[in-house]
Amino acid sequence: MVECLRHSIGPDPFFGLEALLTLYLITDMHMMVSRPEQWVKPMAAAGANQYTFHLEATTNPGNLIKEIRESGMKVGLAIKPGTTVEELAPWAGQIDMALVMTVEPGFGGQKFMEDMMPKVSWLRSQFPSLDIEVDGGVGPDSIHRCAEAGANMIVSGSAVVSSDDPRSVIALLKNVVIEAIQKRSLDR
Ligand SMILES: O=C(CO)[C@@H](O)[C@H](O)COP(=O)(O)O
Repeated sequence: MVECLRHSIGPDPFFGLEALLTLYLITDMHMMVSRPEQWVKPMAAAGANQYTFHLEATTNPGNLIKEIRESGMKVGLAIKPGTTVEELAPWAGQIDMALVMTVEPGFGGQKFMEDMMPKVSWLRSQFPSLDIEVDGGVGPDSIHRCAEAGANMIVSGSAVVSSDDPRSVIALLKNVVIEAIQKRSLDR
């Protein structure tokens, strides 16, 4: 996953992005930007596989979903902590991945917002096969809550890079999520 965050509106390209994307086979662009419409074609041309935009950043989510699909990418839809899951729900049947932010977009190292977990549980109960991602403050202390709530995709920054043993942190996060997925499928 590649994160793009811009604080100002302007025409500057994400310099060097194409070269970066060629290093990865699967790339999900998490576009924490205003006017996400303007980057759909450049990201598709650069080789992105999935384009994740913020519901708060567009006035026409339906049209943007269509544009992303027509550009040959999968669609991710993200919501900030202040946005309700009911606002995302009307689009959930048209997207590949819902991203529930568990910090305010901006920077790594923030505290995990556990009170976002009901959004994840609700989405999982309503959309059993939807990819659901959580992003922000996720690490060994919070991964169980995410996995139990129903997240099957995890973004973890500080917990991994600040560890003396990043490999084992990644393995732990992965195992907890896989076990929760297996448990859910047995319970069905
Ligand atoms: O994009 C964001 C916040 O803007 C998040 O992806 C965080 O950067 C993840 O880092 P940690 O919260 O895990 O440190």
